[in-house]
Amino acid sequence: MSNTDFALAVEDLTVAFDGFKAIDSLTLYVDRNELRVIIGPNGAGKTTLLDLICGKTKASAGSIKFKNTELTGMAEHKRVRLGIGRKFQTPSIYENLSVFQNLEVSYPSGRSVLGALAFKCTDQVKARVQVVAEDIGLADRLQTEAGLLSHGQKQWLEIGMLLMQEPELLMLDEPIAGMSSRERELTAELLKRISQNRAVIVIEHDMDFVAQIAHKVTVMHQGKILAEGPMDKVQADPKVIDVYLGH
Ligand SMILES: Nc1ncnc2c1ncn2[C@@H]1O[C@H](COP(=O)(O)OP(=O)(O)OP(=O)(O)O)[C@@H](O)[C@H]1O
Repeated sequence: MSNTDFALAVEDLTVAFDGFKAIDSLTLYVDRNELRVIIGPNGAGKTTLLDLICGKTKASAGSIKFKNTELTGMAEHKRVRLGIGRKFQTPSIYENLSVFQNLEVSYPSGRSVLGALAFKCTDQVKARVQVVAEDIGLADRLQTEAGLLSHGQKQWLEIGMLLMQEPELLMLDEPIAGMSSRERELTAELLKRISQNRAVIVIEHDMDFVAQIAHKVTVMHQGKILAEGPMDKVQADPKVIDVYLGH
């Protein structure tokens, strides 16, 4: 039985590639307004799990419900429209456009008739760009060409482009890779801020960063969940130390 209060309910999810189960009967629930971090050794299935949730990969069996709507079998763009945003490791911003323009083009126009009408209301778009730019710490860079931003700022801009669509579930794969320590601190603050009104799932290897941001940690191993709970409990779990943290 699913609990309909969860933002995301994944139940008995399995995907097999040529008989190899990269995700193996996995069950996971994420609350609304929760920041969940997924950790685990290379090949544990973390990225594949996010691929299944966003629709990049098709499940072999099991269920993925978002706000109680079944996602398996639904096309990727429809999942985006339902409110699922996914950020990959390499930023896919428009380098030749300004920060403002990057955010502006990300304003959802086709989500609904109302959305299409709203697109014509440029004041509304501008207001949304301003809110998001402040959220991602780029409000004083709106006219800067995106290609001139630092690596960290590019990552934040891409998060901002996703935020323009007001996703209710945002998934990020190793968001601090390649960032300076100051950029990491700012990213931790950003993620904490944006998880106040949406569910956020982050895949991360940096344990200090995980400890800073996670409400709850899920440890994956061989396509299954090895442990789940608050960071201190997970870190002290001998099974987790054995397969991941001890290495
Ligand atoms: N499209 C695919 N075809 C075949 N095998 C795949 C495919 N995608 C993933 N796999 C396999 O599934 C397993 C899980 O991979 P996945 O990338 O999800 O792990 P991960 O936990 O994200 O690892 P990392 O921390 O290295 O990113 C790996 O053994 C991988 O080789």
